[in-house]
Amino acid sequence: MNNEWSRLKTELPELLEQSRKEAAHGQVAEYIPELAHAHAYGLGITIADLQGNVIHAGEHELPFTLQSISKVFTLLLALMDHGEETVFAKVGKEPTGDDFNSMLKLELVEPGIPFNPLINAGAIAISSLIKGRTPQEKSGRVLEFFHTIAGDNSLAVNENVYLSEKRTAHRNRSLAYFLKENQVLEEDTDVEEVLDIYFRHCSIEANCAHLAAMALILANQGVDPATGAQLIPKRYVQIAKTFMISCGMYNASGEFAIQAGIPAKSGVSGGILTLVPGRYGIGVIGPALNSKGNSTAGVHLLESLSLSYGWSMF
Ligand SMILES: NC(=O)CC[C@H](N)C(=O)O
Repeated sequence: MNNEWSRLKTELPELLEQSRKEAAHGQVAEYIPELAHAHAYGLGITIADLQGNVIHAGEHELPFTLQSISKVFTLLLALMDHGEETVFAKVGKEPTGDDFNSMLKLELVEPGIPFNPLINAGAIAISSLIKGRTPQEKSGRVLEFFHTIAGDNSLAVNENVYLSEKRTAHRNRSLAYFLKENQVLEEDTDVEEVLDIYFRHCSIEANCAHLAAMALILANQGVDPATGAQLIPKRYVQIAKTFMISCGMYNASGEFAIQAGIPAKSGVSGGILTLVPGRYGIGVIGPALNSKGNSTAGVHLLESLSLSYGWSMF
């Protein structure tokens, strides 16, 4: 066991308790009614290394839905289904500087494709690219991909969150219809079907250990460290990690890149999936969010870890 790992083991609980206080500056997301029940002061973390060691602290067993974290993996699946040319005809490669659910630039900037695959509009466009003969088969393929990447076939959609989101997603619906108007969604696309795929993958329930396992595959260039199997082509992992740095923490990605300097993706349930390239996969949950939609305590914890262990890539 190396020095850093044993130091982490000792220091993690204390660092976590210091960061937990930051939850007081945040609020649990309520715009998806079912998310409002989350435990605002909960904070948990799992760190996994390439040798199969795992460290946990706090409420790491809290279940939560992946929300925007899932977008990294639907992007990867769409890339594996179609290749770069088709995917990047539908979504751009640039951060927006706007909120994750903004419609602003879709109308303002030609050619009217979403700026990147990690904002809602971009992820909805990506949902339309998932292969399958029926909507069920498409959602089934997405779930199977999560089973493989997380190494757990019991991952499933939280039906209450899914229905809650489906009932209240007026803005996502308008984004999707706008995308059809702009021909990002093809002429014969059933918009509700595409949205259903999107709502379902956002509602997949997981915990910190799942995020850490998924992140570890990205940290290891797409290779499952346990089996040596190349689960995702290296080039696509590189693309996903670059988007995580530039757009993964919404319009606070620049700040997080300066403070922590590691690829990360957050979701409105308060989860953050992050990694130290070539070393660790990390999952964090802390449901209270700041105004940008990122976990206040989670961001604080990752920034302090990165600072004290020198994890920044920059
Ligand atoms: N930022 C997020 O996690 C957004 C995902 C959420 N399902 C939504 O569509 O609004």
